[in-house]
Amino acid sequence: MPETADTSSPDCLVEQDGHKLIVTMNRPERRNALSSQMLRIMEDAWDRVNSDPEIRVCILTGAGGFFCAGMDLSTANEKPPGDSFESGDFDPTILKGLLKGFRLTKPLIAAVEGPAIAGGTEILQGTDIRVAGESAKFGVAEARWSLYPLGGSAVRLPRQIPYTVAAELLLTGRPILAPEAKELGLIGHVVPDGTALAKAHELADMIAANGPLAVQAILKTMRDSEGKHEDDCWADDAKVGAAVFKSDDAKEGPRAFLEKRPAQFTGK
Ligand SMILES: C[C@H](/C=C/C(=O)SCCNC(=O)CCNC(=O)[C@H](O)C(C)(C)COP(=O)(O)OP(=O)(O)OC[C@H]1O[C@@H](n2cnc3c(N)ncnc32)[C@H](O)[C@@H]1OP(=O)(O)O)[C@H]1CC[C@H]2[C@@H]3CCC4=CC(=O)CC[C@]4(C)[C@H]3CC[C@]12C
Repeated sequence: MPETADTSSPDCLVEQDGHKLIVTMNRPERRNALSSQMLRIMEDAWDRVNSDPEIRVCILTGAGGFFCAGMDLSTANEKPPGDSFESGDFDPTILKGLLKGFRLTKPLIAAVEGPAIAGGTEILQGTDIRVAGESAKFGVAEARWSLYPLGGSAVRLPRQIPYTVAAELLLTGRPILAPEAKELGLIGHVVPDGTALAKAHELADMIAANGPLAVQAILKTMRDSEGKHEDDCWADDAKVGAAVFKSDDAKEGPRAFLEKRPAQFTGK
């Protein structure tokens, strides 16, 4: 993948704002098409989210009014990814940046403007809460170019939206606009163009103000119980819940309510 030569403008920007980490895909001239530099920076950002207790929530967005146009097709034309599979050079750890085979332990909110095509819609499926401007465009276009959605969509999309619609989107590569994506439940909010990031911050602030142990425990149970029978989930649910109830924060929450003041959670 070509890297941006100007190191003062990396392919992905990472900034912390209080308890929030904001990750911005940053190749607007290529509609934020993925580069290996971008994917490696994202990988580091995900590790930072999971390991830094100060970070309670993360936002993924794109620069310039675009989310992500997927794999860089100009690079793929010059150096077909298939060659690296054949030569054995393929390094599957690159897929961690796309949140494939790796999940954050803190909530991740997608703020989408413009195109989120192929790899763009693939990474979206690794996020928890999704906000989009009304003209945002989604799609899993890989089959149109005789490529495979290696970002995980053949597995994830049928689990996240109705089977027949997932099959249609994956097999036709047909793009959909934000209102249809909301109707399908692929995204949760459609907002006026240009305001997706502001809405994502609003939701992130609400999450960051909550008890971090409770938030992370809820997310853990949501993830761990995916696809399991309910009866096989209650033992872990009880264990994870008990750990939250035993925390100092679980005493601070009710106390703050009674004292009519905002809670001061410490994550302990
Ligand atoms: C499998 C995983 C994902 C695959 C894919 O994503 S396939 C890519 C599919 N993408 C598309 O189909 C989108 C194409 N673009 C469009 O449809 C439109 O451009 C748009 C709707 C996005 C925007 O339309 P617009 O009218 O606003 O703007 P335009 O005028 O069209 O565009 C403006 C400007 O931007 C350029 N542009 C747009 N999109 C792209 C693009 N995708 N690539 C390059 N350039 C783009 C356009 O040309 C214009 O430029 P201009 O100069 O002005 O003409 C893969 C995801 C990651 C892969 C791994 C990556 C790392 C690896 C490296 C290896 O060596 C081995 C393999 C691998 C691990 C690799 C494996 C596969 C992935 C996991």
